[in-house]
Amino acid sequence: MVVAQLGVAVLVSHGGSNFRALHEASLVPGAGFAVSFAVSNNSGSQALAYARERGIPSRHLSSRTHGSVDELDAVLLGELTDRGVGLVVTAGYMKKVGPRTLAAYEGRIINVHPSLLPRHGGQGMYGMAVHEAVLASGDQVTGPSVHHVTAEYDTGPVIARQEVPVLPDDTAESLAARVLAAEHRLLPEVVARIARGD
Ligand SMILES: Nc1nc2c(c(=O)[nH]1)N[C@@H](CN(C=O)c1ccc(C(=O)N[C@@H](CCC(=O)O)C(=O)O)cc1)CN2
Ligand SMILES: NCC(=O)N[C@@H]1O[C@H](COP(=O)([O-])[O-])[C@@H](O)[C@H]1O
Repeated sequence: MVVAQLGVAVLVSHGGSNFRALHEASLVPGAGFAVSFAVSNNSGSQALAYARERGIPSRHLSSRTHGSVDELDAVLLGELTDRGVGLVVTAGYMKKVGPRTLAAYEGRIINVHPSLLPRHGGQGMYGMAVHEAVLASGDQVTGPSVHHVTAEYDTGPVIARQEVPVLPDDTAESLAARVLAAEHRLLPEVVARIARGD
């Protein structure tokens, strides 16, 4: 019996290590999902290069390809629906997902954020800024969160979190590396659970 696989689209801006981790997890027999489409707002992103190398359909969609965020939103939604995407994952995607896509994929767009939401989220909270904020706050624990994507940055219901320690000699870079390694475990676990219907 052929079991339908969940088609997953990943939106990425830069390195794409979470995208790679998700793709690798999808190749495990019985994963239940396939990374079927990649979108980046950065034509030079390593994520798009990886997608091309692995034969994953991909597209550069940004303010350079489309004049308005509204048009970008409509084009992205068209691509997702034409490809039968069942779940959208933003992973290191630095732009806001627009209202059309949010409405059509309500409950089916998730994001990985590098802190224990609701702490250290929101506008401006991306990349190293998040880890710098954690260190500045004196938090003894941090870690990634996977949450539903809603209109405002990082305010959607949290699906899962993974705590990692903040060590006394941590720098933002050492903390980022520890959190990123936890993301590479957490995000594929959450997507596999969604694919199973858990
Ligand atoms: N509608 C939504 N879109 C996105 C969400 C979300 O929760 N709702 N999450 C982000 C990912 N993210 C944190 O996990 C995030 C990304 C970027 C920013 C941010 O402040 N961006 C800057 C622009 C940065 C740039 O252009 O490089 C900004 O908007 O001023 C905050 C949080 C993915 N999309
Ligand atoms: N608020 C958004 C944000 O900061 N996202 C973070 O960007 C990094 C992307 O790495 P990757 O491109 O190697 O997956 C990840 O740490 C992700 O949590």
